[in-house]
Amino acid sequence: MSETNAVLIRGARIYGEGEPQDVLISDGEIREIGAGLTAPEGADVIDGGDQVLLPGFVDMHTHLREPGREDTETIETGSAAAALGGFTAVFAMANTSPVADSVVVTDHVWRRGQEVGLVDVHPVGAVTVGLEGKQLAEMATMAAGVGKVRMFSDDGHCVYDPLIMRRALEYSSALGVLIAQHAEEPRLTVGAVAHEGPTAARLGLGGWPRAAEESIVARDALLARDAGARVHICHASTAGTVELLKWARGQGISITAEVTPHHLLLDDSRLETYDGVNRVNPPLREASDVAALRQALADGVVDCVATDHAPHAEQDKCCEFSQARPGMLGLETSLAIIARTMVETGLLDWRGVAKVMSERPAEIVGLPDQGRPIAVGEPANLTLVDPDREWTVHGPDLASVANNTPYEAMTFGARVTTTLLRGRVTVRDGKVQA
Ligand SMILES: NC(=O)N[C@@H](CC(=O)O)C(=O)O
Ligand SMILES: [Zn+2]
Ligand SMILES: [Zn+2]
Repeated sequence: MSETNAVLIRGARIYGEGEPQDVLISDGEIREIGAGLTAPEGADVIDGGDQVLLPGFVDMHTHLREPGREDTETIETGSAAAALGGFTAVFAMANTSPVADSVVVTDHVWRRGQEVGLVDVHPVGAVTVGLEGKQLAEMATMAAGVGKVRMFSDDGHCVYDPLIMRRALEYSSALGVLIAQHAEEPRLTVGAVAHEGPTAARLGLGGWPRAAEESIVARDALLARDAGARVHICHASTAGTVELLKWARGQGISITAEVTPHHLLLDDSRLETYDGVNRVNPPLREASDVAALRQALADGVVDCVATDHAPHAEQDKCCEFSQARPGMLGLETSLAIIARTMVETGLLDWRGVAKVMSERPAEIVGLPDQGRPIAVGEPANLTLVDPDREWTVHGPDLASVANNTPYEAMTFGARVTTTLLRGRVTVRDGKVQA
């Protein structure tokens, strides 16, 4: 075994617990953990600086815009943003142009991600042809491709027709894949650009009621029950969705859900400025929803964090609020937001962060080499987090092509410094390693 690819992380606190340890890595795996390990000849030594060592993060929900909108993000720039955010695997949603409803597109996304080599970019396949909700896409063909699609979603659109959704769930359980639903009853969101409530009413913005989300969550829980299938809820945003998830679990229904960092930090009071950067689907809700979502993530009712990283061009964001495209950047800022909303509040410790940002998402989508314990013999997909690093977000400094971060000029207290993908250092001291 050659020692030249060895990496020694010196002095990191594993899961933020106990005394600092050294972690020796070679050939993609963790070889040894202990205090005062000797670095093999030629090893790359990383100063752990008493930082928190976590399993590499897994994002079930990103938009990388390739193919079709490379003016806002590419697989290369999105991979850099992901690695800087501490991710070792991301799932790229199917609402590209052309839509990822065929194996040609899904295999391209996988291959391009492997070529870039900073993070595993797993393609999400569309549930229906063209995301139109009418006809099931060829899920089996996409699942059998080199990109091995294991999650399907029409995200951006809801699979609104209950009969199509029912068939998709039946088909998915036969294939052993996951359907992820963008829960939005479209008849209830015509003209909707903001959360339906006092703020939208005062600002004169079309309201998106909570029931538009919750009615689909309830419906899909029942459809999953009858199909004996699993269903995953994208970007849960309301206190009512939390209650429905509890109810469905109590019935033994296989339902999982994610929450975005922005729905854990921001609420609709942000809309006062009419700045299009705050427009997102589902919309920023009320403070009471934010509190319920934080508690649900802490309790495991909501399973995991997913960024819903959604780059958009300046001309599509810096315009009248109701004309702005929905979506916000999320990959590079997610750990900082989770530290602020969940760790600094005492709702989760770092082991809990490992669970919601790495272990649970890897389990839900079925990635055998991600979200693994930090232990000898395990794949070296790792993230080093400095829990006391102040930094201020500035859009142009982010790796994404687009700049639509809602956190512009905000200061946070934690930051990812180093990321390793199968033992290869992809980010070091906050910089992408070519
Ligand atoms: N979240 C958003 O507001 N936008 C997403 C689509 C989606 O996640 O629904 C996008 O593709 O821009
Ligand atoms: Zn969505
Ligand atoms: Zn999305």
